[in-house]
Amino acid sequence: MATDFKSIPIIDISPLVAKCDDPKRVQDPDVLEVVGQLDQACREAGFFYVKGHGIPDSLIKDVKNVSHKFFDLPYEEKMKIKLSPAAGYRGYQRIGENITKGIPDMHEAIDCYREITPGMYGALGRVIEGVNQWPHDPPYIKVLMEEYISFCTDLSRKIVFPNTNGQNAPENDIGCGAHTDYGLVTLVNQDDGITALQVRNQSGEWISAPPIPGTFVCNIGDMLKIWSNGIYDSTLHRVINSSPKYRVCVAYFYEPNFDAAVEPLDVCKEKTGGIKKFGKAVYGEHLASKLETNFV
Ligand SMILES: O=C(O)CCC(=O)C(=O)O
Ligand SMILES: [Fe+2]
Repeated sequence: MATDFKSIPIIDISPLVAKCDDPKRVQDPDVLEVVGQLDQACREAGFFYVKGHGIPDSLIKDVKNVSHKFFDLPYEEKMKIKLSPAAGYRGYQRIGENITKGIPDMHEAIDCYREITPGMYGALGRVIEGVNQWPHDPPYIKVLMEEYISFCTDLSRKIVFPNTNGQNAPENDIGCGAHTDYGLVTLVNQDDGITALQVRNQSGEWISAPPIPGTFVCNIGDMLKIWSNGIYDSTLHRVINSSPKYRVCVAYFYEPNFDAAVEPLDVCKEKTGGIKKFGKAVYGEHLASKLETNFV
């Protein structure tokens, strides 16, 4: 459960990044210190900034620049890669197409997922089968984004892995309505100079998460809440951009496999009175139910 946090901690995760795959990491005091800080941040806020993450700064900037270039294109151009159920909900999501609690979100996006071939997950996976739709202009966007996704996947694994022991008012008119994220952890790469992301604390106050150069904002999602048996909560957040400037955020969502059955880990159940607070959730079902109800 989120506490009455007033700010979001910044955690230097460089020891973890360096030693995550070292079997002796569990005895390393620097790694243990980082894991302790991550644990505290997840318990108190469900949100934290990470620095020392090792993703090249140039790549972090390039993905935002290329996104600005795409969203600057005329509407007809962007609609050439229009998101649809037939395209596995991949592609360009126009302004107002995504609905949060009945209100259209005033944002646009390119949505992409791990590519899923027909039949890969049987009937469960049908909703998301397909390949990602990347624009032809700017031409290098696909390669750049795929490189970025690969870095983010590796970083997210490093953040999540040590904590799990390796087991597997219409406020929306200037942003995105209050929601929790669906998966395990989100890495938010937002434009510098505009504060728009807000996180709700236990008393209902909205705490800003301004961009801090060289960092990602990280937040935990619904599946980590289940895995941890509620020790960690997926904190409600929203986006309100009241600046006159167009804002880009490249959000990466680290999620369980589509067919993963997620349920509270025994170690977390023991720490919370021995009772499972959540039943089993098949991640693909959770995602599919969101996709099928999110869009107009
Ligand atoms: O724009 C942001 O800063 C965060 C967006 C977000 O919360 C999301 O895409 O889930
Ligand atoms: Fe979010």
